[in-house]
Amino acid sequence: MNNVVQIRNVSRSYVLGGQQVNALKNITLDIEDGVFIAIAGPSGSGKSTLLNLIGCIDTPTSGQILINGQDVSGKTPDELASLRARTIGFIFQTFNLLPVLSAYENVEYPLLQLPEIGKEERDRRVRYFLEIVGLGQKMTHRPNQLSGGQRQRVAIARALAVQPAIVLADEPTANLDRKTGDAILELMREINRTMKTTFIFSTHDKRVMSMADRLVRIEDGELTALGVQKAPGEWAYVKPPKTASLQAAAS
Ligand SMILES: Nc1ncnc2c1ncn2[C@@H]1O[C@H](COP(=O)(O)OP(=O)(O)OP(=O)(O)O)[C@@H](O)[C@H]1O
Repeated sequence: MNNVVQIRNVSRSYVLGGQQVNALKNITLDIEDGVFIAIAGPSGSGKSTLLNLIGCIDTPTSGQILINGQDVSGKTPDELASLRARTIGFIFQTFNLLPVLSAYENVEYPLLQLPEIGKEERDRRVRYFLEIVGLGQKMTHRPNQLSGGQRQRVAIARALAVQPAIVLADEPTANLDRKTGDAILELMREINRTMKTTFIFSTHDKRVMSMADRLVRIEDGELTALGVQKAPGEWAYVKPPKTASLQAAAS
């Protein structure tokens, strides 16, 4: 399997009020194409920072990140925006839909940024992905006319519409009740299996972690464990070596 994400000795620090916060400390990690991987850790451990770096929303203080084999460190902001628009879909815990747009228009929105996709193909994709998430009958509804679970389904359709290699989801079920959250995770998992899209999601919920086939544990900005779920409930863990690879745990 190819590694869709390669992270090499990545650190990210912030300076806030004259104090340096080391949010990520020398992280090395490969993520294989097609996995359903959870980034787990307590609040403030660095999960969102790591997702933002993989999503090219933020850049490392030091180290190197490759997305689909492309080194993102030397890229201009325009090049990064282009890579992001075509390669990465985002799902947020607060859904982040545009309130004045319908479900259809929200899913269409990222496609309007891609001039190579014509009107017909755009329409086909919007309808196709809204059907996949079970909202074929709600295309004209605005976010405030939808339930939380339905809003997150729109966000999933929007993330998938560009047919990205990677979907990044920052605590995608945090604002949903348990039953709805489970249904959203099942849906993401099903899409991961059928479309082979890599899903990378953060969580601090044990039940959400149990749905993953790979687990990266972060504590205080450091990788502390890498896990592979070999059979339901059966995890194999490795302590991350300096050049960690999930393939080591998988083999
Ligand atoms: N823009 C910023 N400026 C200063 N410090 C920041 C910034 N963003 C994050 N941090 C700090 O970096 C550390 C990691 O934050 P991060 O948001 O990645 O954690 P997290 O694991 O996602 O937490 P949570 O589960 O609460 O969302 C924290 O100590 C946080 O305060």
